[in-house]
Amino acid sequence: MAREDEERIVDNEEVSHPTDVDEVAGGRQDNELSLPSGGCCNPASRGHRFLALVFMCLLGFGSYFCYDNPGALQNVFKRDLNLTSTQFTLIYSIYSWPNVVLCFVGGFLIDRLFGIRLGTIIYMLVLLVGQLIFACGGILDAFWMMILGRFIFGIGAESLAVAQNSYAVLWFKGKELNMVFGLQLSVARFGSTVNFWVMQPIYDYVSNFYKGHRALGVVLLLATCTCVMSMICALILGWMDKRAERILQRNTNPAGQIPKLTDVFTFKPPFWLVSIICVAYYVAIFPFIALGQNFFVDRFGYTPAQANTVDSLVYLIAAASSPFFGLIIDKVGKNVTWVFTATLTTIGAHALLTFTQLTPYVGMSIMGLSYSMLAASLWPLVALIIPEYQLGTAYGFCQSIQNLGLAVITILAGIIVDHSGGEHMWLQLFFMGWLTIALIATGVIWAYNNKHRGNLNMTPAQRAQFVSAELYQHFE
Ligand SMILES: C[C@H](NC(=O)[C@@H](N)CCCCN)C(=O)O
Repeated sequence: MAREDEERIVDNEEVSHPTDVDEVAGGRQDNELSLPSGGCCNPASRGHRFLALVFMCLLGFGSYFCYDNPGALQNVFKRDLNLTSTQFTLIYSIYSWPNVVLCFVGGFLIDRLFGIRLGTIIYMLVLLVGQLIFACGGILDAFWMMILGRFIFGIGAESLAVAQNSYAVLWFKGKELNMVFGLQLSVARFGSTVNFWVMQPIYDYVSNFYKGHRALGVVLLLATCTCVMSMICALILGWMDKRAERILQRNTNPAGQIPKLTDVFTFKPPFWLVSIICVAYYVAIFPFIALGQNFFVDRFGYTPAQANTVDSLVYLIAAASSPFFGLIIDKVGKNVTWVFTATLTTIGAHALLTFTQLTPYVGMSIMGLSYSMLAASLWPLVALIIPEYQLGTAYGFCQSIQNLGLAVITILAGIIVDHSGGEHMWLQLFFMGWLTIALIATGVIWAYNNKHRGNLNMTPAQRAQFVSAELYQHFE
């Protein structure tokens, strides 16, 4: 490839790799560049980025698939391991509690010590080991071992999600970032949904050869294969990223700043508001779905199987619609408006389910669409607020307080149900209250962003102008 062509590829915003201010200002000028020819092998090409995206998305598949294994085999767990409901819920809460702190530390370690590549591989390994211990606990009928496995799995899974977000920003910031977040969520939620479809039939098949807790342990061991597949993706992606960094001479921290845990105190108000939305929105979705089976049985007279089908609709619709919302948001920008709309329509969905006799399929479909709209517009906002060298810390912090919210609210939700004599109205009002907090926080971001002429609710064209203006100031 001629030298001029090589330089054109690197200088062209359309085809070059990361395009934020630091990148352009930082590392690339005057460098000797040797880009390999051939579309897909060239890390600056769109084809190459989309190949990396396939591995980025599959990173989360194993984690989401295995996270919901107990939910898909709830009756089997209780019967084969002789568990009470409280012991069963411990399998889920032991996942969240350590992450109230560890996810933040995990994100920081990506910024400060491991880097994204090594961090991803380490967290993937922790997750894999956790799932293996969980499965062995099943085979040996050792509940304590299963809880230990789930604890380790949780540490790996949430920090892996931080690494996955950081990879997305590194490869797609200023390009198709919202679509990439949507696609990642889509594959992840497809993982949860496939888990609900296949785990029971696999258990029934394995029961021909093993019985009771052994059969359960073997099925969990088979589920571990999805984590092995994700591990292979982490290794391939790590290799691709190292190669891209070398060829593009990428530098995400040109000023050589050293991230510190205390950096979080210097983050601007919109980041705190995004964190509040992250808690207030997700506590009205995940715990609602976790406790959804009883809601649909009591309120709509469904059988448990029918209730499960309608309950899992949110994830199924999110799996299908997230990339489309991402694509649209990439085209029109205005992330804050999308977050506001998603929160408002989620309140509407809860209201339909609570106050009307309309089939719950309508409310749950609206909730699925709203959830995917929110995920595709909210998480990319963090990358617009926080510099790249602190992104692990920032995403880690958001997920830490999200885990705190989920751990506490799931318990509170259980208490509300117990004290309202099976009447779900109060719990629904509780969820709608949290969504109202998310709505107010979004309004405050909008006002703050307007006042400070920020880029959070701009169109892509306005954002490009905004970046050039900042770059101009940078060199002035
Ligand atoms: C995108 C968002 N991610 C999260 O909520 C993270 N805490 C990762 C969850 C991992 C699954 N156990 C989402 O899933 O909507």
